[in-house]
Amino acid sequence: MMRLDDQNADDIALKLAQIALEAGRVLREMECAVLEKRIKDDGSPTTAADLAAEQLILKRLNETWADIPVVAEETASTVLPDNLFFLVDPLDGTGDYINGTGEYSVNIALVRDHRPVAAVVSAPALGTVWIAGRTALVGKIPSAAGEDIAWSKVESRAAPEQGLVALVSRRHGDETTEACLSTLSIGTRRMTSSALKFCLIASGEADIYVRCGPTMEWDTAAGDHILCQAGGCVIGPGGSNLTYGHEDRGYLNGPFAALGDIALASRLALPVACDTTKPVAFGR
Ligand SMILES: Nc1ncnc2c1ncn2[C@@H]1O[C@H](COP(=O)(O)O)[C@@H](OP(=O)(O)O)[C@H]1O
Ligand SMILES: [Mg+2]
Repeated sequence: MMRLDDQNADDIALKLAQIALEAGRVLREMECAVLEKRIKDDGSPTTAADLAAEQLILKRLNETWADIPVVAEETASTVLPDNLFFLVDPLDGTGDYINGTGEYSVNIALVRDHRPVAAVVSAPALGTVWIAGRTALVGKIPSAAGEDIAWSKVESRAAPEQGLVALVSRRHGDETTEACLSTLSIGTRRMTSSALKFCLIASGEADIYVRCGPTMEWDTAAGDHILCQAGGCVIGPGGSNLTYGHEDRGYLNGPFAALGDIALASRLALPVACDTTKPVAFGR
């Protein structure tokens, strides 16, 4: 069993990357298969690929950390979180996986005292993986299993005075998010699916991602940690950090903003609750 403390958060993140890359290879192999999708209660799809990737991640996490509960998207109702637990989205952006845009990710976060402490977000089809323990790093996914990754540090950028780059979901928009964005000097809007949005901000390629519509804790925990360790932040209403492990509210997040530059926080006014009005349709 690998030791779990703040001193080795970077080693934990490296181990999580190995697991996410293996799950990513399963997803890539299943990409071309004709997958039957099932629509879940929240309206989002799930497939055999989600389940296969999740089974593999659960097995690998159990081999290294048998005592730590894992709350994973497809089996969340069967496990209770603890003071220390893993949050897993085996396939974030299932709609994009099915539609072949390649904008999907494998997200794994280790959460301690309601906050992530080590994480991976891997984008198998785009060939890029981000991790963070204490330091946020990015690497190219090797073509063969077991090859070394040349990691480099990522840092978010200072927000430009004008022309912020905003990332918006390709599939889930809402009126409140649009109203929030309209108060800022957005120069470019870029549609991106999954937790990649956090990672692109962490890498300094974009400035802001506001989400006032519903998301789940496994959609955000890993990206939240990577962005925070890269110098940015993810805040909820009132400017507080998001917290994780809320089984009592079905792991639903509230509204949040992911920012590359913490200074942007004072320019934002997030609503206290998620917008569940009819989705704004763009890029569907
Ligand atoms: N009504 C809803 N309730 C809860 N989560 C929702 C939701 N609609 C979308 N989501 C979440 O938004 C994620 C996709 O985000 P994005 O639109 O940024 O790509 C989905 O991830 P999955 O694809 O893992 O199910 C899903 O968890
Ligand atoms: Mg997801």
